[in-house]
Amino acid sequence: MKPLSEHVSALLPRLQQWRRDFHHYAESGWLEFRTATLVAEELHRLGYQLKLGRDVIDADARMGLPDDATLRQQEARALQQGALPQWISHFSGGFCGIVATLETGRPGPVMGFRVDMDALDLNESQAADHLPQREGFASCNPGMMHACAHDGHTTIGLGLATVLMAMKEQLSGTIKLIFQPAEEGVRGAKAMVTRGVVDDVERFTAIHIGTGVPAGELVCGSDSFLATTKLDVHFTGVGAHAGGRPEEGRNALLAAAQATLALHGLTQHSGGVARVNVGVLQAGTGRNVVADCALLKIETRGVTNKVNDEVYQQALRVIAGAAAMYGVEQQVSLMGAARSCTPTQPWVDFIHQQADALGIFSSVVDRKAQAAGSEDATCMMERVIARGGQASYVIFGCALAAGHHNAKFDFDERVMPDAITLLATLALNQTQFGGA
Ligand SMILES: O=C(O)C[C@H](NC(=O)Cc1c[nH]c2ccccc12)C(=O)O
Repeated sequence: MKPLSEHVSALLPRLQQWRRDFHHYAESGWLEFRTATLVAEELHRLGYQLKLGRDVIDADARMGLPDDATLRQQEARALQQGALPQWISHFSGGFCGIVATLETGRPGPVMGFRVDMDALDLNESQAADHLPQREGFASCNPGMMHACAHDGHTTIGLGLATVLMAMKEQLSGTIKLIFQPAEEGVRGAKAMVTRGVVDDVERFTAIHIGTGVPAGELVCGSDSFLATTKLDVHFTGVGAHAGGRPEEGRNALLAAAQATLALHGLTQHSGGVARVNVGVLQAGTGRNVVADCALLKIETRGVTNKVNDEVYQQALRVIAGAAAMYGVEQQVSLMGAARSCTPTQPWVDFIHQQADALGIFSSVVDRKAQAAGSEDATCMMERVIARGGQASYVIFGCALAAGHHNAKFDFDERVMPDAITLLATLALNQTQFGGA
């Protein structure tokens, strides 16, 4: 019988091909049409039972969905870029989720692994010293870039699927591989949870590459998630001749600008870390027109759900106040939300022990105090834990060319085989898990 390490070594060239292909054709949240069809084809070819699209995504629980025109346009774009027509109908309209199941036929628990597939709304650097540019796999989609390593996560999911299928005689129980859309903006997980995707999962593991953790280090139970709320605000004013009748206008641009500055001042909280970011401000239509429209894309975050909720409520007051100052209307839309969550210690202990035994990581720790992000995998974790299951969030440290969400982000691809090795080991050795 071939050992795991040989299965993983044999995969190396394909891991790089997959990762660079997904990177080149980066697709933002809910628009992962090409990526999802290729993932579905590969999982189907491997022999997994597939549940796709509406069977794993609750239409009404989707948050921050792009408008219909964008969905249609991006689906056409994906087909031009090699999305597989035989799979696209499942994902059409913003349903790019996949759950692949392997029933081993032997008794044992249901293990769930979650990876995400979406890119960020960001233009990739065109600088010659940016490796994806130099090696010809930088994003060809304007405004979409894999700057948070989800191209790597999707690849790890496919690599894991490949080795687990090859070693299925040594597995017991059920393996569920979850490929999630729209993690950025914390929009996608809830729709999968509402559809029941993790309801039968007893041991759940979500992953991330990088996040500032050094190469070779493994964080077995990351718990530094900020609770977060994402909102869009549309200000509607009244246009007017900027020279002749400015007093007849109601300036939406000034309301948005005023709100932006005040929002960034809301980060004082005795409960701990609080954050506000206005990531997008669009306003106005012409130089000599009092701006009658403005859009803000905003997020609040907090170290606890309570801190985030309080910052969010304060943000709503600031927005209403700024609108009142200029006599404009404001409309707030909720675009995404995620809570903080703590992994279950027995599962963290098991991951720690398995990682130590593997000996491929230079350092293995339970958790790490670090600059935190948010994650909607917490929504899946929460559900699994509420139903009595085990859940954790594992971070694979690796060298980065630049920070996450930066136009020059890139990660050292050598992290991918190590991640697959650990996750496959958790599945292969799950009978050693002592339980809670
Ligand atoms: O809120 C979001 O949109 C999700 C997004 N998620 C991540 O970036 C993943 C992530 C989780 N923890 C960390 C820590 C550092 C970088 C990235 C992360 C974020 O925090 O902006």
